[in-house]
Amino acid sequence: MLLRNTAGLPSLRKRYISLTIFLGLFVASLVAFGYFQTSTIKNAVSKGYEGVLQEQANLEDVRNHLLVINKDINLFLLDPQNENLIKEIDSYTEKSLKSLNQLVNSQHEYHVELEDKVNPIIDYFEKLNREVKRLIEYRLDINKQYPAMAISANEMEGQQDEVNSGFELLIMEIESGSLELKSTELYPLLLKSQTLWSKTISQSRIYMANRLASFTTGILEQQGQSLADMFLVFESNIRRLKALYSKENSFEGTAILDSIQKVSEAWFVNFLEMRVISETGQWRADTVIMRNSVFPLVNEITQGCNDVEAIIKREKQFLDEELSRSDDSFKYLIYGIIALYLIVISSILMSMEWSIFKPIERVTQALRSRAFGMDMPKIETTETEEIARLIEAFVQMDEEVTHRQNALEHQAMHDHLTGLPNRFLLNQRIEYQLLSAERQQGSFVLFVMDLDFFKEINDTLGHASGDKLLIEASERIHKLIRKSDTLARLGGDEFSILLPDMHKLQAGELAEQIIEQIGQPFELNGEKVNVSISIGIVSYPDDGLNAETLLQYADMAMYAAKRKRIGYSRYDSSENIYSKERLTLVGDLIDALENDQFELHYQPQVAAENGRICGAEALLRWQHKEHGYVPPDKIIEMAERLGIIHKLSLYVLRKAIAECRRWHQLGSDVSVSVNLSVRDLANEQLCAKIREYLNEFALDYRYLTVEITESVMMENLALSLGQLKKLNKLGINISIDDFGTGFSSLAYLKRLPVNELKIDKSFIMEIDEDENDQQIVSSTINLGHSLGLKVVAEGVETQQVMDMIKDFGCDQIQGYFISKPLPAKAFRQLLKNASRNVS
Ligand SMILES: Nc1nc2c(ncn2[C@@H]2O[C@@H]3COP(=O)(O)O[C@H]4[C@@H](O)[C@H](n5cnc6c(=O)[nH]c(N)nc65)O[C@@H]4COP(=O)(O)O[C@H]3[C@H]2O)c(=O)[nH]1
Repeated sequence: MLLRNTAGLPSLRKRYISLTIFLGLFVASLVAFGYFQTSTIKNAVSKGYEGVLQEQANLEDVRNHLLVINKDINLFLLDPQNENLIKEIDSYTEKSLKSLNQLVNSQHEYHVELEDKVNPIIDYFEKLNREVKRLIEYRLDINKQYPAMAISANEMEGQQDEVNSGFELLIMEIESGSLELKSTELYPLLLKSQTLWSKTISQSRIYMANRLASFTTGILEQQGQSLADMFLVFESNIRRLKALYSKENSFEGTAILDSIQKVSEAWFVNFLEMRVISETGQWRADTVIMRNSVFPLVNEITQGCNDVEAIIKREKQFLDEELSRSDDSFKYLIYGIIALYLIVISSILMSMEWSIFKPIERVTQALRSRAFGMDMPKIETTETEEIARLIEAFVQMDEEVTHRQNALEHQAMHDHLTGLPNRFLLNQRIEYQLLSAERQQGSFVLFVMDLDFFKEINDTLGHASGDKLLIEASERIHKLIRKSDTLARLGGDEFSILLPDMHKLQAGELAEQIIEQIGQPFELNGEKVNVSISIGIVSYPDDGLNAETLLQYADMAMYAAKRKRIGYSRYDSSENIYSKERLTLVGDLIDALENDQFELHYQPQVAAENGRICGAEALLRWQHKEHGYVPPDKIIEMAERLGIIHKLSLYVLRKAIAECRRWHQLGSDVSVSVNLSVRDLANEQLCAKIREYLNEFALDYRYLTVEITESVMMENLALSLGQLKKLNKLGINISIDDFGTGFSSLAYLKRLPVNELKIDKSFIMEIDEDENDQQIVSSTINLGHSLGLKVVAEGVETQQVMDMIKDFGCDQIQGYFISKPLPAKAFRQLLKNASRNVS
């Protein structure tokens, strides 16, 4: 039994609800915290991203603007008159400065050290702006643009002219004859010097032209050097001329030469300066500005932009890292939650293992033991209230189920009315006996029994009386059997007894005892009722080797006993409708009917008052070529089963009517009785056919009597009644055959259209020895007469019986004492003899 301990046990459900709430809150707060943190960081990072993107855009603008400015400066150098370029440079410079100022003022959280890098760029841009303005100014002013040319134009041109004028004055003085030359060398030298000066000037112009034509500095240097050489020669010529003029009486010759020397030397200095400008890359001012200012500034700005870009990239990288850090944090938080969840789940599982699964496993094992029919082992539990309650419920259920199972098993195996084993249990016991008998080479006997006319008792006295009869009958039988025997109720009024270790031959004694005991009157509903029983007996192994066959054969034997009214009958394989012999009979029966192989024997009936033959019962005879005589009731049974009973009965009717007509032709006023099966009453053509035969053989209706067995008629009353009424209406006599074996009540008899009662021979044959039969027969005769019926006694075998029957007032007598059934010819002879005796 279960040991229960619920004191102070916490509820498992409450425990898990609390744990679930706690866990739920904890996990929810963790997730909320993680989500809040991550989203804050993500917001900031996304703002940072926006700022960084704006910075990138600004920087890109600056770069693009710088490219445009650079391009415009170059275009301007080629096309200085294009004012649009200047405007565009101004505009883009302004835009760049604006973008740069935006960069400086960028306020986002991740903005770092950008200011330090952007401010110099702004300075560079402002410087660049100034330099560009200067460039424009120089480019638009030719003198500033080309300084060498300015020297040439502004200084050297005048000096050249001055020198030329000097020479012209000196030559003119000589050629005008104002000066009488002492030296012959002077004038040619003067002319030569003038020419040399001209050449030098030309050379300087070629130099300038070459410079303008952008000749390489190598050529310029050669030309410059050549001009310098020429000027040295010129200088030496001037010095020689001065020496020569010092000896001449020239008015201004020496002074002019001094001037020429001085101006030419100044010219040469200018030339040298021009050379320096031309050959040292200072030829164009714009180039200088570009090289010295613009390009460096553009480079500085480009470099500055690169630096800024690097910072922005760093900012972006920082933001990426920040974002990834926040993602990582959230990821770790989720990992943490999962880990926590796993820990909690494992804890719950372990807890459930301890508090639920193990106790349930113990309960399961206990139930399994129970399922295998073992006792429920002790289940101790200290775990939880629910488990304790569960186990308690299981124990209760087990008790309930066991109780119900026992009841159901008993119900399933026993008959509820008598308490006897039922067919199912009987079958089990037969199976057991079969095994046991087979093992021990033993034998056993099986009875199948049926109370005769139980249905009628039930219908007449009511079901309560029927039940009482069944209970009492079963008790009477039970007292006669051994403890080892099994008395079972198969259903209705059918019983069976299994008799282990018994042979068929020994069983007769028990059957007789049962018949005798059941034959004792039963007290039902205040009335004494006589009941009989029919018993079929089979034995193992003689009659069958399995339960089904044995029961089936016992049943057949029982019906044979009932049919023959012999109380009990041992199974006879020749009566088995399914035996081989029986099957050949069935085939031959059909042939016999087709080929008119049946015969009718006629048993005379004599009038009790004078002993004259007044009728005869037609009885079917069939002599089988192999099996010999086949009893009529067996033929009828086979014909019924084969469905040819209608045909056979009409065959008998026609033959009997024809024979009766012959009797009449012989002068005997004798009627004929024909037995009809109950199934014939269902033949709709019966009346028409009888009428047809009677007409055919011109026999009056009153000479035909149809006999219908009482028990069969009673069992099928509804069916019988209509047909009997029709026959009766025709004027045909109707006789209740085997009267007394059925259970006709007076009330029924009144309703039936019958003319005759034929008392069954079982009451007649031993009437001289059995007072009971005497009483039955005498009261039946009285009853018949009181209903206006003719009463016939059959089975009269002796003189004593004959006398007794006559005394009781019976109308007609039939029996071996008068005559056995005779072939038609013999019967005719009997009739002839009888009429002869009378006459
Ligand atoms: N021990 C003894 N027996 C006597 C005596 N007097 C007559 N019997 C026998 O009792 C039976 C009387 O016929 P049942 O009661 O109608 O009983 C008949 C009847 O129910 C049935 N039967 C016979 N012929 C026909 C038939 O053509 N049609 C139908 N449906 N049934 C028939 O077969 C049953 C048996 O017929 P049977 O063997 O011919 O047996 C006949 C007859 O031979 C006697 O003094 N002592």
